[in-house]
Amino acid sequence: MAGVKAKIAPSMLSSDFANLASEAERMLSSGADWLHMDIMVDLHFVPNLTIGAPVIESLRKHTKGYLDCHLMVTNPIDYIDPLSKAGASGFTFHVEVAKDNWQELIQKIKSKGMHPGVALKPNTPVEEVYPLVEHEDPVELVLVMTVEPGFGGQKFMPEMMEKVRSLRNKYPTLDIEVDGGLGPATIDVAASAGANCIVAGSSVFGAAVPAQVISTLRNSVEAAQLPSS
Ligand SMILES: O=C(CO)[C@H](O)[C@H](O)COP(=O)(O)O
Ligand SMILES: [Fe+2]
Repeated sequence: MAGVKAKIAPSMLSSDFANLASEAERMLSSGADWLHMDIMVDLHFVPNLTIGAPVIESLRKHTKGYLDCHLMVTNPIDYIDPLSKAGASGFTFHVEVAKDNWQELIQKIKSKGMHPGVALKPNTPVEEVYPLVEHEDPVELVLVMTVEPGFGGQKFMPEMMEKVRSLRNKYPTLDIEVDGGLGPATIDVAASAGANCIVAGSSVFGAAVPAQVISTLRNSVEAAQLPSS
């Protein structure tokens, strides 16, 4: 497998929202590459409310970290301007709500200086994202949901690894992110399938020493990329 950089992204969904700035700093100083921000704001795509552009804007004043935004909303186009102004780094929308306008979404996200990604829910076939990766103006990341979107702390779905393997076989240098139920007990199957961007909420924030979990996740991704002899 080609060497694609490991990026460990603690999901701030599991952080203490009342202390978001210090929680972000705690994760970065524990070795996190990215901060995964779950944007659930319309009570339509998922039945939960988390954070939106005003909170991203506040957090941006306290951190230079890469804010990897996962948009769990029905109309992602409405959030491109507000999130870019707020200081988002990555903007990952769901393919299920972008069937008619993904080209426009990618183009607008890039024009605002953000990195476009596409996410897919567990019941969505992986083939649906191929056109977005192969287009002349492509997404830079594919996020494979390994739980139903909406809440942290759910059980990892190993059957999603077939999607990760298919993506890695087709796209050796693509950033492939897995999200939901990742931790020391599940990382090896995800890493050996080819995932290199690892979102982990409850396993990192629930640990006595988050740096140890982050390091375990990174080591697994890097070990999976070593040539087998
Ligand atoms: O997108 C998400 C939920 O929709 C979260 O990023 C995800 O669930 C992370 O939490 P955990 O690691 O606890 O499963
Ligand atoms: Fe997420």
